[in-house]
Amino acid sequence: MIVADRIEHAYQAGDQQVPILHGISLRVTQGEMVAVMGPSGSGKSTLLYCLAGLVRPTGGSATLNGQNLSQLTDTQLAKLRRSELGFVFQSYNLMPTLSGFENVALPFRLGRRPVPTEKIREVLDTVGLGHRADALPSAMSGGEQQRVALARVLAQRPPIVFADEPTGALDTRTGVIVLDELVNLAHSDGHCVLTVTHDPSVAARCDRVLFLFNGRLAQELRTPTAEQVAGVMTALTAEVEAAEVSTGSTDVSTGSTDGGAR
Ligand SMILES: Nc1ncnc2c1ncn2[C@@H]1O[C@H](COP(=O)(O)OP(=O)(O)OP(=O)(O)O)[C@@H](O)[C@H]1O
Repeated sequence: MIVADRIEHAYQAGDQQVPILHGISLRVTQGEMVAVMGPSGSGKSTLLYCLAGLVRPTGGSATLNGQNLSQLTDTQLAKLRRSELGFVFQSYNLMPTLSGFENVALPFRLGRRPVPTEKIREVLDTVGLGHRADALPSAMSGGEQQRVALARVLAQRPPIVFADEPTGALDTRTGVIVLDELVNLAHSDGHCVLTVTHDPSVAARCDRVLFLFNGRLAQELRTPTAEQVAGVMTALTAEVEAAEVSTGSTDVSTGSTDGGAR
């Protein structure tokens, strides 16, 4: 459902191009929940934004449900985002003039589908926002806004969900419930979830974990335990620290437990 083919991305800083992603290829198939992990600054969010069509990569291509994003116009991309994708990003804007409830209802209205009022109230309760359903995003914390985005995904059940720290703003109990819902969604026919996380216990609920290091896929774990995930993260973080104190290159790749990420 998600195919990345040698994605490159560089940010423009003044008249300099700063390369961030270096030829990332991966594949997420339907029924999968996949985590992306890596040290801070390794390019996780940038990768997610490129794959989700929110940033146009400077090289390579992303294909979602058979549609090559580089061949879509901005209008076609917006339509794809609206109909087939879900986002759980803290910085992904909600409509400022609509309440929490209305933001969750919006994709249904835009798709000219009946608004499932009861279902929306139920998912707002699930994410602990039942009492804030009528508040505007401007009156909510960043975490509460992210919960509205979560509720929207759980109500709409889009085929492809991109999430960035989906449980980061939740208390432990709500986090477990929401994670159960996301895993359940990912494991349904015709769905998948790709999530960035720093939390080994979230990664351990995923089918695979892809580790980024300096903008490259460094390692992959299948059906990982939290301990295995924490072990790889500790090793990658140590590499970053070692590179910071040395004057040499920080471009170090580690091996893979099963032949590397695709
Ligand atoms: N708009 C931008 N312009 C210039 N550089 C950027 C921009 N966005 C991100 N970067 C840089 O790109 C690199 C990768 O950033 P990114 O947010 O993708 O990393 P990350 O792995 O998600 O980090 P974190 O775990 O800290 O959120 C960082 O060095 C960051 O400073």
